[in-house]
Amino acid sequence: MNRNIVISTDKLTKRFGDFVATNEITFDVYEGEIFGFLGANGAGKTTAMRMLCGLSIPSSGKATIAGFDVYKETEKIKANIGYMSQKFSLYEDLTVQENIRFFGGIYGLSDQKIKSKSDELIQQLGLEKERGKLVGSLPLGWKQKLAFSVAIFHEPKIVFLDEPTGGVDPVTRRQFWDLIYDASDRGITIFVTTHYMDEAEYCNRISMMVDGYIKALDTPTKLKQQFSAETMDAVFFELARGAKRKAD
Ligand SMILES: Nc1ncnc2c1ncn2[C@@H]1O[C@H](COP(=O)(O)OP(=O)(O)OP(=O)(O)O)[C@@H](O)[C@H]1O
Repeated sequence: MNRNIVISTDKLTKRFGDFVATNEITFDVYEGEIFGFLGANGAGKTTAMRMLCGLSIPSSGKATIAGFDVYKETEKIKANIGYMSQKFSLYEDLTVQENIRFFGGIYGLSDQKIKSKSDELIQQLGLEKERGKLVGSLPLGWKQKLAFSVAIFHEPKIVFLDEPTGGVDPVTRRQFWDLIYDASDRGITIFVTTHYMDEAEYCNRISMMVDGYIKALDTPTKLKQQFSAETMDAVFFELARGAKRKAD
């Protein structure tokens, strides 16, 4: 694997008043790596991800994203990343084509580039017949694939995925992951949160957060060895069962 570091954090911390949501987290992520960011509800994943995307200023610690500083260069960070979440991704009342054009414009691509790339994308996803349909009318698994493709339309260095495949079955999730592997092969780094342990198995490395701390970080195989567990489910249970925080 390529060892260029694209995300680097050093004791990165976020406090809300006296409450420490993310506590001195330190890790590096490499170019093209698929990095799983796991943790129970309330562990601090979204808080950490918001800092890494330049959306929230840390309370202390350091971090660089694609070489840019999370305190001073948030606009440059935003230009070099893609983001997709289960909660917000595409506009349901725009067509497939309109969504692609809209997000291509936001990411600063020229009309010419948007046109050529959107034809390619629609063909790649097999959405030729759906091109003029409202996104709201598509099955959830298709929406997710389209949302992911739109998030990397501008070929960012890193794409952040916040529970991207919520609500779909393992087969559909596997198809979604084929797109993730393609993007990783092209050198795009994938930073993904998930509650599905089959997806955890697909990651190159995984970090496990508990109550604001990173409690473990390694490949799925090594984590299973470390915790004498057969499955990532069992590793997760072992780590998360002592968690004090609950979901909001
Ligand atoms: N703006 C805020 N003000 C105060 N507390 C906050 C704020 N945002 C998050 N928190 C708290 O920080 C903790 C971590 O929340 P966060 O959303 O980062 O967790 P998470 O790991 O993403 O959980 P989930 O899987 O449920 O999304 C929670 O206890 C939450 O209540």
